[in-house]
Amino acid sequence: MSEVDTTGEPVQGAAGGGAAARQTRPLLEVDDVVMRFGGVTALDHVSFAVNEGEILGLIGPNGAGKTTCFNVMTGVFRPTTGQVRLNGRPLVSRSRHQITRLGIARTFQNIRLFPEMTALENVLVGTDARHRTSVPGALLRLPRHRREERAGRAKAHELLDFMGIGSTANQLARNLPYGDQRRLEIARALATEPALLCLDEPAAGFNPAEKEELLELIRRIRDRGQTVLLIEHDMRLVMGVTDRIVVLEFGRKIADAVPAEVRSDPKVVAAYLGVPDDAA
Ligand SMILES: Nc1ncnc2c1ncn2[C@@H]1O[C@H](COP(=O)(O)OP(=O)(O)OP(=O)(O)O)[C@@H](O)[C@H]1O
Repeated sequence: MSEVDTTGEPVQGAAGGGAAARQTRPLLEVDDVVMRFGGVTALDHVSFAVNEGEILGLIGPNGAGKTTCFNVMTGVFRPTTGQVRLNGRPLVSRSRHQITRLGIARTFQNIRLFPEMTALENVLVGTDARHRTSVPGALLRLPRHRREERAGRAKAHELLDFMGIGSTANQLARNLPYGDQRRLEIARALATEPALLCLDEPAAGFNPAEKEELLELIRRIRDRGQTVLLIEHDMRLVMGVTDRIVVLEFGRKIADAVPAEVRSDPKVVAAYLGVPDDAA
C-alpha cells in the first residue's frame, strides 16, 4: 500500500515557521516504486512525497538507491513498477524533455556541462526549454523569437549573478574552476524554471566555506519559490538545511522524518555504522 501522504496536511515539526506554512501540498509523489536491474533491486517499494516549498533531503549509504530515485523521477529510467506524480500528473513513460517542461530539473553527481560553450550559453540551453517559439519561427527570427532570446539572455545573466558567478558569463565552461562549474550546473537547472530542483551531491569536493555558501544558496533558491530535493553525503549540510529527510538503505525507505528525529533513529544510526557520529 502506498505510504504517500496525500492529505494535504502540513508536515508536522518542519524546521522554521515559514517553511512549515509553505508545506501544505505534495508536489512530487513517489508511489510504491520498484526498480530492478537484473538481479539488483535498486528501489524496493519506495514511497515518499516532496511537499511544495520544502527542502527535502534524500540520504543513505553508498548504493542505497538515491541516484536511481532521481533517475526514475526525471525519466532516465522507467521503474519496474510504481508511479511518480508531479502535481498529481503521472510521470512514468514521459520523456526527459517532457518532465523538464512539467517542472523538474536536476544536477548530476558528475558535472555535465557543455565544456566548449560559455557559461552564459550553458544557461541559455536551460532557458530554451521554456521557449515557445516554433522551429520555423526561430529560423526566420520572427519578433517573438527575438523577444524570447533577449529575455532568455537577461534571465541567464540574472541566474549567473544569483549563483555568484556573473563575471564568468563569457568564459568557456571547461575553463571554470570546479566549484564554479558546480554553481553553473545549478544555474542551468534553474533556467528551466523548475517547480522542483533535484540536486545530486552539489557539495561534492567543496571545502567547508564553500559548503556554507551552498547551504545559504539552497535556502535562497527555496525562498525564490522552488522546492528542493537534495542528495548529499555531508551530514552537517543535510541536517542544517533540510526541513525533512528520507533515508534509504539497500533500496528501502527506512526513515522519513525531521532532521532531529532522523539523527537519533536507531535504524539510521545502524545504516551509517562506520560513519563517525560526529560527522552529523
Ligand atoms: N544502470 C544500472 N545498471 C545496473 N545497476 C545499477 C544501475 N544504476 C544503479 N544500479 C545499482 O543500483 C543500486 C543503487 O545505486 P544508486 O547509484 O542509485 O545508489 P546511490 O544511493 O545513489 O549511491 P551513491 O551514494 O554511491 O551514489 C546499486 O547497487 C547500483 O549498483
